[in-house]
This record gives sequence, structure tokens and C-alpha cells, in this order.
Amino acid sequence: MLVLKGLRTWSFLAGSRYPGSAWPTRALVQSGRRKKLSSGAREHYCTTSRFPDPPPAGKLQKSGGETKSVICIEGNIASGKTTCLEYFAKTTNIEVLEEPVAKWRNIRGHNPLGLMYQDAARWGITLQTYIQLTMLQRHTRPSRYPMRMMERSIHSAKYIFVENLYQSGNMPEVDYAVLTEWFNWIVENIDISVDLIVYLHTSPETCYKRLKERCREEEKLIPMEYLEAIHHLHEEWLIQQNSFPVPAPVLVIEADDDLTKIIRQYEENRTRILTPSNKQWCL
Ligand SMILES: Nc1ncnc2c1ncn2[C@@H]1O[C@H](COP(=O)(O)OP(=O)(O)O)[C@@H](O)[C@H]1O
Ligand SMILES: Nc1ccn([C@H]2C[C@H](O)[C@@H](COP(=O)(O)O)O2)c(=O)n1
Repeated sequence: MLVLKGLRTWSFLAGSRYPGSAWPTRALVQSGRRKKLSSGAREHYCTTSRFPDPPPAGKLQKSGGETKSVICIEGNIASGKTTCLEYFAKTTNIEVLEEPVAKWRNIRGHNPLGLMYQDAARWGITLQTYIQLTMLQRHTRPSRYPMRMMERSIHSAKYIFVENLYQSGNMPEVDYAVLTEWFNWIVENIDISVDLIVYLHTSPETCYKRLKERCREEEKLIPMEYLEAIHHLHEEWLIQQNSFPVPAPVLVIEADDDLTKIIRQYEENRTRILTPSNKQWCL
């Protein structure tokens, strides 16, 4: 392991390892199909990899047992997810839930996010255990709104970030196995269903630029290779759909553009984003 300025650095792209997942992976999800939409957004829909809808009897329901639509905004670090949520929060009467990053930066005076960036092999499991809990709390939080828009999901926490730690050699197999067992139990027993994924598709270069502009203290250590690895895992999961189950139809928004153009795309896709039950545009 390389050491830089006293900090452990990352080895991001170690060989691919996929044991331990209770989910069928490549063979099942390869039936995903895609089409180009006139608005410039691409849609990917994979019926066979969706979670059952409604959830099977016996599964713990969201608090209150109410039925609501859940839209998850997925994308690389600094791709513009929070900005997207802020835009829809201003213009729409829906519940908007940002990622609980403040919790990840401060749990009883400790900063697991910062620790993870300083030494991923030591603190990766700590951070991801806490993220899995806080994302579960997000999914199951009671709400009086019929629609919820969330930043990321418990699914991407597992399929992107835990996976990256494991594949890059920064998470021991035993830690990965424990988190996977927890995740599989949650999937099988708690309703964490999603109705639409909006994937903000950016180049890693764009994210690197935005990350530097945002200048979050803990993220100053992030190298370009890390954003490339996270980008690659998103592409496999949501575009090629050949790594892990995709829990909902995917609407792809090309998000490298400046804010004015992005907002135009949000407007053009407003109905698709806010009517996830309308599958007319799906294959
Ligand atoms: N389309 C855009 N063009 C230029 N800068 C953007 C755009 N979208 C977001 N930003 C800026 O990039 C940074 C990261 O955006 P943010 O929404 O916080 O990303 P995320 O929530 O995905 O990490 C912020 O400083 C934000 O103001
Ligand atoms: N499961 C996760 C989710 C997020 N992170 C990190 C990545 C960023 O540094 C930070 C917040 O993400 P953003 O909203 O800015 O994309 O949390 C992680 O390590 N694991």
C-alpha cells in the first residue's frame, strides 16, 4: 500500500470480485433494454431485475404502511445531485431527502467520512455500516407526502461504495460478507423499493472540477482515479446493467452541462421524473 504524506492512499482498481451476493447478477440483469428519448434523456428499464411490486406479504412496510412513489437521484460524487434536489424542492410539492452527510461527518464527535478518506482500509467498514443504517432510516422514514425524492439510496451505497472498497482491496472479505448479509436481510425483509432512478450522467473530469470548487474538507484527498472507479461502477450498474440488480427504471440525464442547460433538461423531463408510475415511456 502506498503511503502519501502519512496517509494511506487508495488502490482503486484491483481485480473484480463478486462473491457473497445473494442476488443473481449478470445473467439476470442482462435482459435490460434501452431506448433514446426525444428530450435527450435515455431510459433503461430492466423488468426482470426489479424488486417485486407490491412487496411480498410479511415484508416490513414503510412506516405507516402508506404507498408512495420514491425517486432516487443517483450519480458520482459532485455530479450535481444536491443541486438537482434543491431545484425540485423549490418547484414541486414533494418530500426531498438529501443524503445525511452531516451525520456521516459527525457521529458523537467522530467523523467517519473524514476517517475513511484518510485510511479507507481501516475505516471503510465503519463508514459504510453507518451509511447503510442512515440510508435505511431515509427509506423507511414516515412521510405525509405522496412522493419522495431521495439523494442516492441504500442500493447505491452497497452496489457502488461498498463494492468499490471491496474491489479495490480496501475492505477485507469478512467485512464485505457481514455488510452483504445485513444488506440482503434488509432487501428481503424491509420495503426499500424505488420507483424511478434518475441517473445524473457525468464524466469523472466534470465531477473532479465540481468537487474542487465545492471544496469539502474531507474530500481534498480524493484523486481522479477514485472518481473514475465510482463512475465505472455506476455505468456497469445503471447503463450496462450487468453487475447488480437495478431496483427501478432508469432515466439518464446528461449532466455535464452548465446549470442553465441542466435546468432545461429537468424541465423537459419534469413529467417523466414526477410521474414514475407512468411507464408509457418505458420499453
Ligand atoms: N450543472 C452544473 N454546472 C456547474 N456546477 C454545478 C452544476 N451542478 C452542480 N454544480 C456545482 O458543483 C458542486 C457539486 O454539486 P452538488 O449538487 O453538491 O453535487 P452532489 O450532491 O452530486 O455531490 C457544487 O459546488 C455545485 O454548486
Ligand atoms: N455510500 C456512500 C455514499 C457517499 N459516500 C461519500 C462520497 C462523498 O464524499 C460523500 C457525499 O457524497 P456526494 O453527495 O457528495 O456525492 O459521501 C461514501 O463514501 N459512501
